[in-house]
Amino acid sequence: MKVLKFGGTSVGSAENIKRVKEIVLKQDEDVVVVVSALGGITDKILNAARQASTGTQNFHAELTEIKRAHYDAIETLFNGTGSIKYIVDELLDELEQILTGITLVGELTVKTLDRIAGIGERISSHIVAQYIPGAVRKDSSEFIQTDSNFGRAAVDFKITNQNIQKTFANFSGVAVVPGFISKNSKSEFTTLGRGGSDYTASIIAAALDVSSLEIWTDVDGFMTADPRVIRKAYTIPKLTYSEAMELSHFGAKVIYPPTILPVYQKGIPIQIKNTFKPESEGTRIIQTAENGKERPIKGISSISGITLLTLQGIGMVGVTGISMRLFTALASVNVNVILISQASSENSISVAIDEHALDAAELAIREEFEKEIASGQISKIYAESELSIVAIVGENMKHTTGIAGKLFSTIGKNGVNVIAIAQGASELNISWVVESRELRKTLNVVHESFFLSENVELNVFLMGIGTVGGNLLQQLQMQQKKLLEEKHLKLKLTGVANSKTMVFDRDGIEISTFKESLDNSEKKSDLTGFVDEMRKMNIYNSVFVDCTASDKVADIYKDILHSNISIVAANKVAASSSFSNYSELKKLAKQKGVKFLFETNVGAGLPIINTLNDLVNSGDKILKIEAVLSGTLNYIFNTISEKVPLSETIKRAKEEGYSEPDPRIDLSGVDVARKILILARESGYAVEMEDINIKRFVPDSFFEGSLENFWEKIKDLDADFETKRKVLEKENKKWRFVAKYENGLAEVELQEVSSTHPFYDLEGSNNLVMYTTERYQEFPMLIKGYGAGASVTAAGVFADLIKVSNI
Ligand SMILES: NC(=O)C1=CN([C@@H]2O[C@H](COP(=O)(O)OP(=O)(O)OC[C@H]3O[C@@H](n4cnc5c(N)ncnc54)[C@H](OP(=O)(O)O)[C@@H]3O)[C@@H](O)[C@H]2O)C=CC1
Ligand SMILES: N[C@@H](CC=O)C(=O)O
Repeated sequence: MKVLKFGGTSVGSAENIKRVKEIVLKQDEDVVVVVSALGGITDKILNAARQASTGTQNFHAELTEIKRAHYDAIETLFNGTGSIKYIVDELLDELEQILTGITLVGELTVKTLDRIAGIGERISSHIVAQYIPGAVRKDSSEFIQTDSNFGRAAVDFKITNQNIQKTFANFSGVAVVPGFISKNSKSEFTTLGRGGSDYTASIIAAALDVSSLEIWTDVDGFMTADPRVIRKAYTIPKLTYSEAMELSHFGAKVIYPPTILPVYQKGIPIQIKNTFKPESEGTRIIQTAENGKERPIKGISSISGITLLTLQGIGMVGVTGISMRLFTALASVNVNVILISQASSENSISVAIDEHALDAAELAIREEFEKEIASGQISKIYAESELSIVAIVGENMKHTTGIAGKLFSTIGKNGVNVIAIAQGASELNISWVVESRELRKTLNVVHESFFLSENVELNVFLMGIGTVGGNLLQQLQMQQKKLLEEKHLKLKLTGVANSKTMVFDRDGIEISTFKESLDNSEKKSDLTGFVDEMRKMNIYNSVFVDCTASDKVADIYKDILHSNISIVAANKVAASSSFSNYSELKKLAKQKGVKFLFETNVGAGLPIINTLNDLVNSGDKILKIEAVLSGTLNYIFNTISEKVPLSETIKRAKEEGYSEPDPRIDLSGVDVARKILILARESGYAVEMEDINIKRFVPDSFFEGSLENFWEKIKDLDADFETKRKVLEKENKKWRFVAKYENGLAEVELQEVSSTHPFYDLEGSNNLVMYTTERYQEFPMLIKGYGAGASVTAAGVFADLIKVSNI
């Protein structure tokens, strides 16, 4: 024999009751079918009763709906014919009479409430019993006997078990039973608490020692997390009773927690099944974790609307009985303690309770500890609200070290503050309290790291889709599949903007069509809005990529880092801003456990900053840096000829993607000054931009006015440069724009180098850096290669992204 329980949604309409019939008739053994009231009916009955208790006739609106739901169902299922109509009428009349009675006395007792609360189950069980051919109805209120604790009565198992065994002795076929209802020894109606139909089923299953208890509901089973929050949550195929109990207690509303105990004691498996997807496997709840190789964590659940009440005072240290008095005080006002956290110093004790219970709880505690508060032994009683409890549950945690370490380091790295922690010695559950606004992120982070850990996900928010940003997206698109397959890194473009519009999608923006998405977007580009969107999405492992040249974008870095989002910058403005800002950004990133990377700020894709960091971190000291750091200028001086004048070389550098969006930044030496400044800083020297001696080779007047003016005016220099170039050529020399840092002095200037100079042969847009260090003195370290250009720079940004992902 089996017990099948169908919840309110499963019997919520005539259509659904037809499904129930199909499921029941497919069973190949005798079954007891326990049914809830039609979906929403119990709530309506309770509402109607509350309205009646105000002494008005307002309950009639609810009553009409209750009647309509039942009449609609029987009309469809029985074509409005048969004895069912009389039975339903009779029960609905009973309900109406009691509601009228409540109106007259203007009072609603828990006893009266229990008298009517189960009418929905009484009606639904009649409907289902009549609809399933051959089924008989058996009334659970006739065999489940309880005490008189109306609203949540305690079962007298001795009498109940005997009654059930007697009722079902020699029974075969299909019995339909109303859930939730029971009676006390005086034959007065009682109820088993909301969700009590599951409990009814479990009580019957245990009394009859059946082969299994099936709970048919509207979800596939226990999920690894709440699927409304975690889209990738999936059904857990197997749980132990203890795991199911913990998950239910911490918010997974799949099964009414008391249900587990009766069947657990008999070792009867519980199968959770979806009435609307009977083919789904569901969740099987059994005695022990059968396979030690299962994941240590089975599920994550959470409860919101939590207040943490803390009792604090040095007078509590070493004093026995404080906890006992605290919990007794809370119990005296029926406050349920959901989580307890106490420091071993005993200086404080915190309890998590439902936020609605705060006033009652605080009053009870203040009364209980009145003397200690007056004497100062207890210095503070305070409440923190708008909190949530999150719990990870799994029996195998106790066999696995490092779970708590991994858990809290993952949460911390993603910027979520843990307010209180509790772990029972059974190691079945680790629970912690966070602010409710951090709940979604917490669940995502934990789910990702414990359930989907085969893949690391990196959420990319890209600002700037020009030469560098556009190329980066092409590279991301090309590498996405390979990185996922080979490195288990899932790169997702979650936000993108140019100066006009922006687009966000937490599921990932399709890279091949990002331009269309931006063109069609109604979201105007706005820096504060961009940061807000990133924050609002509240997703873990996020990185902001700056491929603009904008100082305004650099100004939002602090906000971004404060939100625990890493930054990868091709933009050099922040790293070359004031030393205090540069240091603060680096410090902030460290504090927040995120990264602030800007390798491409110097030498594009060349490993110039990383190498410098490695040298310094391994104890070397940078004595001198000499370098050619401008791809644009090197290209210009390698391209200029009798046929290609200066103005044309600048134009070509821009077209080749070497120059800054505004090439005057290159021509003025500012770009190179920024780079040597960054290198000096990364070498450990506190240098400011003003400390750098920039010797311009183009007169200042050429940098005044608009960019259009510049393009016009620059031609005036062509003749002069050609004259100088001819002289240079004759002397077999070349122009190189050189940056140097030594002994606290930095300068950038145009030099004429002879053929013996290491910079002489530097081709195209190449860069060359020479580090003279304590270890590399006689023969400095050289790094050479393309120093500008879309693809190499984008590749450098990409490499920084990979570093952020820590794969
Ligand atoms: N080119 C190279 O070789 C190297 C470049 N870099 C750096 O890379 C950065 C990008 O250069 P590059 O790609 O050539 O520049 P582009 O001018 O080609 O692209 C700049 C992008 O930034 C966008 N943008 C500008 N301001 C804003 C804003 N306020 N909000 C949102 N988006 C904005 C622009 O949008 P819109 O198109 O709408 O104007 C554009 O998409 C620069 O900082 C440069 O120094 C670093 C190393 C090498
Ligand atoms: N404009 C820069 C680009 C790289 O930083 C250059 O020309 O070097």
